[in-house]
Amino acid sequence: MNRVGFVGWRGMVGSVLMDRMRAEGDFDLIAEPVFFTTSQQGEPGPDVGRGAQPLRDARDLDALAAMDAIVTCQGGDYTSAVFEPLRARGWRGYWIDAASTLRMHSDSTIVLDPVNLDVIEQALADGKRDFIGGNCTVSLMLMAVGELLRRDLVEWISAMTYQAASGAGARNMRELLLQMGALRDGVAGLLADERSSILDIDRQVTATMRGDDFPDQLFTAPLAGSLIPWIDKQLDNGQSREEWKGQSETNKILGRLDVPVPIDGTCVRIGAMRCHSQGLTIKLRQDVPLDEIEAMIAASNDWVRVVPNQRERTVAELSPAAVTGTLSVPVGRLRKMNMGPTYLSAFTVGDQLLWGAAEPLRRMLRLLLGTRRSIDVR
Ligand SMILES: NC(=O)C1=CN([C@@H]2O[C@H](COP(=O)(O)OP(=O)(O)OC[C@H]3O[C@@H](n4cnc5c(N)ncnc54)[C@H](OP(=O)(O)O)[C@@H]3O)[C@@H](O)[C@H]2O)C=CC1
Ligand SMILES: N[C@@H](CC(=O)OP(=O)(O)O)C(=O)O
Repeated sequence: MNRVGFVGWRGMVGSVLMDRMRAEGDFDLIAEPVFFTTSQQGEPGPDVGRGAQPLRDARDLDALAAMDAIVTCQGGDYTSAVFEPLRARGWRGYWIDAASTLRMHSDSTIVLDPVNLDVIEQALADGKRDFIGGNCTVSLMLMAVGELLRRDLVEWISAMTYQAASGAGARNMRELLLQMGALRDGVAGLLADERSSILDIDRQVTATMRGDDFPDQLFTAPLAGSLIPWIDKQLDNGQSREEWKGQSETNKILGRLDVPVPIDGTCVRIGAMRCHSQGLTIKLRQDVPLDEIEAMIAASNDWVRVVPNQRERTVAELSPAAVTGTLSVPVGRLRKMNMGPTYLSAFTVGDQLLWGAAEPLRRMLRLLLGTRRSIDVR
């Protein structure tokens, strides 16, 4: 018998998780899936093959404590409000969470099983019960080049990111499209006239972007036709919090916080919908031949795909437009740099709602359901 509670299942990350769980038949393995809400108690929940049940209150600790595992995509505020009180009353179930709140806690494990199944299995053997999804940019980088880190071939990495609007939330994705529409609408007449001056068009686009009624309430700056080189909070050392996660989460995922590999760079929001891209400069410890590097990466998991460093293949296969909505993590532009044979350049793209958020959680739950370790913890 196992009861799994789902919180945040109708949000953006949660919906992607539900789709993937349905596609993989995961609900067939759960004796009793229970759906919670913070706002719609009593309304019918989703039908995952056993009829819709009324939604339960996600703040009802008694109801939560009856679960063997809880999967939450509800966000950090919810985790902060509920997790400690639930544990404080002795609940010993598995907590699987998309939010960043608990990632760096000593008791928690950041899950990305194609890269750190050994770390996850050790944590399970040690009786750990808090399994947290990693930051999307970090998880996608590790799906692409984690094997080089696992083999201890890397001295440091500089990651310059190009992050999609979805990372800021569903409403921000809508705002990006509103911005795109406003820019286009502002020059509709000029665009229709093939003889109009491109500089007149550009002047009008700039005026629209800088206008008081440009829809940038959420991003607080134009994103369409522009970019924003800051993601998440400001830290005292000059990094953004998103940049800080690069080194801290990567090394925790790999289980090497004692001798961390330095990782840093600038995280930038761009006008893509849901794929994060990153340009990586990887300083290798030794001169590993490029064909060996490509072979190691290609064999490291079932989703990474090495794109040959050729113009046509790169343009066709290594972009948010090509990757969005898929589990594929292409990595290309692999070449040694002018700085020397230990400097490797790479570019990678991944869907930040799939491998960046929902998929590692789904697979962690599946791991628990698949093992006969007995998920029944009450
Ligand atoms: N966005 C991302 O890229 C990533 C997000 N995360 C984590 O996941 C958390 C959730 O993110 P995200 O999925 O973007 O959050 P959403 O804002 O899409 O959803 C969060 C909750 O909002 C409530 N809600 C209110 N109105 C609606 C509506 N109209 N449609 C759907 N849900 C609604 C739902 O809770 P209820 O049913 O209780 O009302 C829902 O579970 C984040 O806080 C973050 O911690 C992690 C990695 C990436
Ligand atoms: N910060 C990420 C999205 C996210 O939710 O990250 P985290 O799970 O680390 O808070 C972005 O903006 O692209």
